[in-house]
Amino acid sequence: MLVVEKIKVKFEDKIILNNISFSLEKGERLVMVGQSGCGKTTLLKTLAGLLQPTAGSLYFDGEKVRGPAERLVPGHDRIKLVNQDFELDNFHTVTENIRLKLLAFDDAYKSSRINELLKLTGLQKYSQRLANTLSGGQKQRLAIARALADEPDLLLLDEPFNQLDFNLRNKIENYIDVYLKKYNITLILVSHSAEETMRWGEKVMFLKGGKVVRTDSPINFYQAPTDKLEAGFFGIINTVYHQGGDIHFRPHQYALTATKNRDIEIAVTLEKVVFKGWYYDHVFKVGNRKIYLYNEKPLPSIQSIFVATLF
Ligand SMILES: Nc1ncnc2c1ncn2[C@@H]1O[C@H](COP(=O)(O)OP(=O)(O)OP(=O)(O)O)[C@@H](O)[C@H]1O
Repeated sequence: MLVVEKIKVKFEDKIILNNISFSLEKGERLVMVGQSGCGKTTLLKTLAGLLQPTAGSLYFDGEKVRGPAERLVPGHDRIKLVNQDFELDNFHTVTENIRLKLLAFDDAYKSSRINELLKLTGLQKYSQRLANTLSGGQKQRLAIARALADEPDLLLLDEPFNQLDFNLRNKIENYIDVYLKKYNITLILVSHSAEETMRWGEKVMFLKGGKVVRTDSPINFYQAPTDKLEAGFFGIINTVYHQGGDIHFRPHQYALTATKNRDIEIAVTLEKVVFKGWYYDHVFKVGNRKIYLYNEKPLPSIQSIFVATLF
């Protein structure tokens, strides 16, 4: 349904995206991750037809997606991007901002859809406010409402929930989840959060320096990272020095007695214990480094742990 072939983007002779190729079936979900500046937003804008690739092609349902140099009005009718600038109609009210995306529908549908989206995003009481008077989080919610009103076939979300509090975020995420499934909408989401990536990513694409270095499931990334960068993205990683090299393990990957003969014993000194809800986070010193160990209850006084190396 979406086919990306050797996309290259250059800004002032600097290669930002280098030979990006992948494809997605209708209804699939992909999360793009990678360090700041690796090209995620540039790729989303290119996929939305808002940025002209220097080389390569994009096809959506068998048709070529034309970039801004090939279209009078940049963009694509069935591909919608919620980016970090929100791109609202600043001098229109919240309601008008949503209504402008519903022009093709009759008045009864428009009203009920506007009410549904205002309720979902908790913006009812701001419905008559001008968009440029909203807070950052309110603007983000309005941008999401507009993208959903547009009824896209491919939804592109650039860190869409990063300004929302836990409850609202949960509610909006659940709604989008059901909505996408109901209409079999394809999703590409850019995220900096491991939790969000695991929540949304059937497939996760890791970008480094404008290249795709790995596409895999979240569980494979978590359990079998190829390096510290990948490991660190998906959660805390402990690193300790052992017999001439570094070994890595996650905060729950330890035992108080050796469980396998390849387990490595590490001497630890407790620094502090932090209550984190359903678990306790223990900070230990190992040489001049700190490590973190999770346990449901505070750990008894220990001087050593046993670990197996993660990669
Ligand atoms: N219009 C532009 N002109 C020149 N360089 C640009 C332009 N837009 C982006 N860049 C550069 O391209 C690189 C990739 O930027 P991009 O915004 O795609 O990264 P990102 O992975 O989304 O980063 P972040 O996670 O910080 O949002 C960066 O080095 C950025 O400075």
